[in-house]
Parts: sequence; C-alpha cells; structure tokens
Amino acid sequence: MTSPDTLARLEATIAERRSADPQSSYVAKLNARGLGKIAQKLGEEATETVIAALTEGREALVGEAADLIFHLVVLLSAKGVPLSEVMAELDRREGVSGIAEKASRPKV
Ligand SMILES: N=c1c2ncn([C@@H]3O[C@H](COP(=O)(O)OP(=O)(O)OP(=O)(O)O)[C@@H](O)[C@H]3O)c2ncn1[C@@H]1O[C@H](COP(=O)(O)O)[C@@H](O)[C@H]1O
Repeated sequence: MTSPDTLARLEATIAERRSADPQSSYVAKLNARGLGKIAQKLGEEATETVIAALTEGREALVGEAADLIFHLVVLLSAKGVPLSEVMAELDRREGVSGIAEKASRPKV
C-alpha cells in the first residue's frame, strides 16, 4: 500500500533491520560495511538515476529513484538523523522561492 506513510514505514523497517543477520538482510550487510560503503552506494544510485533520466524510460527512472531514496534513508538512519528532521527542514523552506533564498545569502 502506497501512502504518505510509505517513507515512515521504510524508515522503521531499516532501523529494525540494521542489526539483523548480514547474510539475510541487505540493510544489515550495508551497515556492516560501514558509512563509507553506504555513502558510496548512495552516490552510485544518484548517478544511475541521472543516467536513467537522460537516457532511459519512465520505468527505469522510477526504479532508480526508488533505489536512491532507499539508500538515502539507509544513510540517514546510519547517521542517526530521523526523516522527520529532514521533513521539518523542507517545511521550513516551504513557500520560500529558491531564487529569493539564494539572493538573500550574505555576499562573500
Ligand atoms: N527498498 C529496499 C531496497 N531497494 C533496493 N534494495 C537493494 O539494494 C541493492 C542495490 O543493488 P546493487 O546491485 O547496486 O547492490 P549490490 O549488488 O549489493 O552492490 P555492491 O554492494 O556489490 O556494490 C539490491 O540488493 C536491492 O535489492 C533494497 N533493499 C531493501 N529495501 C527495503 O528494505 C527492507 C529490508 O531489507 P533487508 O534488510 O534486505 O531485509 C525491505 O523489506 C525493503 O522494504
């Protein structure tokens, strides 16, 4: 079932699976390999998403985007950052144009 709770359920599953057996859990396997490996996978999935957007069809893009979001949630979980914190940051930005925000930055 897809709903606004999808990410919350994924976050809870990832938290639960972190300490599972790496032989049977991809989340546990990634965590056992460390933050560097998780970050590397996130980078790879970002690249694959870009390639799919530029050269592949809709189905491939959806698949790569799902891989990207999954690995981002794994990374945030490994760093102890709850998704709610990221959502709160997006809420804070709501309604503020990216153009206006950039223009308001202190000049360096
Ligand atoms: N959403 C996902 C999900 N999306 C992608 N993947 C896995 O991410 C991996 C990415 O593919 P790759 O070929 O790049 O990975 P790889 O072969 O291990 O790559 P290398 O480490 O060799 O570089 C694949 O193993 C995918 O199955 C996911 N694995 C798990 N989940 C969710 O996490 C839950 C817990 O999973 P487990 O921890 O495996 O039980 C699952 O029930 C799902 O809800």
